[in-house]
Amino acid sequence: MKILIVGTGYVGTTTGLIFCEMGHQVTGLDLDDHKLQALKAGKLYFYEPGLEELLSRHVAAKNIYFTKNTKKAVKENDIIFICVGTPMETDGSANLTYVKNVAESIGKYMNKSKIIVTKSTVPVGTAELVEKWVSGKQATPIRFDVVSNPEFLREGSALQDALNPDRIIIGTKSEKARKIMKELYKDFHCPIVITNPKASEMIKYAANSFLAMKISYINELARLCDALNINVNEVSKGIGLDTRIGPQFLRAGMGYGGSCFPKDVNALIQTAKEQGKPLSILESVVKVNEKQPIYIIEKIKQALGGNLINKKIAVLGLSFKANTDDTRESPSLRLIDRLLAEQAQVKVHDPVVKIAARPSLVQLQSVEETVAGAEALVIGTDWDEYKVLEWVNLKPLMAHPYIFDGRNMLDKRMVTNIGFYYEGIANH
Ligand SMILES: NC(=O)C1=CN([C@@H]2O[C@H](COP(=O)(O)OP(=O)(O)OC[C@H]3O[C@@H](n4cnc5c(N)ncnc54)[C@H](O)[C@@H]3O)[C@@H](O)[C@H]2O)C=CC1
Ligand SMILES: O=C(O)[C@H]1O[C@H](OP(=O)(O)OP(=O)(O)OC[C@H]2O[C@@H](n3ccc(=O)[nH]c3=O)[C@H](O)[C@@H]2O)[C@H](O)[C@@H](O)[C@@H]1O
Repeated sequence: MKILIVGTGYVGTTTGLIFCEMGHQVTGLDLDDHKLQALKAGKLYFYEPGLEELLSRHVAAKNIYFTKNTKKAVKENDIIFICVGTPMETDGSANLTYVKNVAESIGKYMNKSKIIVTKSTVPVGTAELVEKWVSGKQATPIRFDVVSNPEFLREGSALQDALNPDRIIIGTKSEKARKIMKELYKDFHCPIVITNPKASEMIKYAANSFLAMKISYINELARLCDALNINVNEVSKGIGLDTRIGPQFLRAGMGYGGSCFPKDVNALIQTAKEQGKPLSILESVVKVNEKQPIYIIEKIKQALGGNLINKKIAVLGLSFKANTDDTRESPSLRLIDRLLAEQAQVKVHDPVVKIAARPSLVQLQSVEETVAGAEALVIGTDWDEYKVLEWVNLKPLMAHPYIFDGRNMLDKRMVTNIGFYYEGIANH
């Protein structure tokens, strides 16, 4: 089957390569010359473990080719996956401009029957809008079928997640599209849920919001555990062993970030408001999340005598989590903004992310340079390499041996034995 992927970001590139692996011919369409130039050369323009090897192999074998020619790409392909961004509007709702542009282009250029699949995360009712946008641009009516097929991969483990999904959701009203989609996913060994487009769109938001809820729950509980001198990691372990609860997404930290949880939780809250059915649980999830970086700032202030004016703070890690260079809605960046607002002098390090210097903010190449002279060190991202640092050699470089572990990733006993003062998020 000839597959067109529209939007070659994290989702589009990964999806396209997965279909190459399944033996299909794939076209990747994007409008961004910089991204296309890299992808055509078999180079990934973002950091995602394992993906570049697959990309270079399939580019070399001509199983995938990249283009910005929308007209030709639409005409030549049978199944079109929409994988463009759906960023957050100021009111929290999802911006569908990119999806609409793609749908209208498909309508304008389609010359024969197509299956149009939305992989982007889109609000309930978007499949109906896509139908309207496509048919609104058709010069003569040509049959097409719309499918909602949300994606559940995580950045940092995109390939593994996309190759081994827990489930595949297919939402369509069309019998023909249902058959084609099932055929397309026939080599996947996971349950396939066939439903209508609205339920499919809701499943995606409900899943992300539920995971965000688990994180905010454990983070708020961690504050109580801190007050009661309880190790929240032990609580997570203890409750996570109950199969009804499960162990995942119960790591307390600086709150959830990334390009999806903050955006998707807010979009669902907005949908609920529009329907007059507010989701008060999710509203609390957002409030708890916003407070979490401030919680660690308060701990630093307390240790450093009440304020951060001209205090030298080192922050290790900038991405929203380990194994990605994505800094969208990164809790670490939120923490840094707050440190700067409180007039601290901040030095930062990250293994892959580069950020521009600002007054009172400088990025350094090595951890040693970053922590030199620091009065406190914050772990902002849980990169594995920070776990195995020679902490014993770092301590003498610092002005005060204070560690604030925003990710509860360090071995508390190990660093305190070296002589560090250590505070995590209820990591007692
Ligand atoms: N990043 C992730 O881990 C996941 C993202 N999603 C959802 O998937 C969607 C895409 O996310 P990302 O891949 O992160 O987005 P992204 O922002 O990395 O990539 C989107 C791409 O679409 C391109 N684009 C925009 N308009 C276009 C057009 N008219 N024609 C061709 N290309 C166009 C952009 O140039 C960009 O390269 C979003 O709705 C997101 O919520 C879902 C699951 C996981
Ligand atoms: O819709 C999406 O885009 C994707 O959003 C998330 O994936 P992702 O944002 O890549 O990252 P996660 O691993 O889910 O982490 C999100 C945030 O939560 C934080 N987190 C995660 C787990 C945890 O226990 N505690 C915690 O604070 C992470 O550090 C990170 O900031 C979902 O896990 C994916 O299933 C989904 O497809």
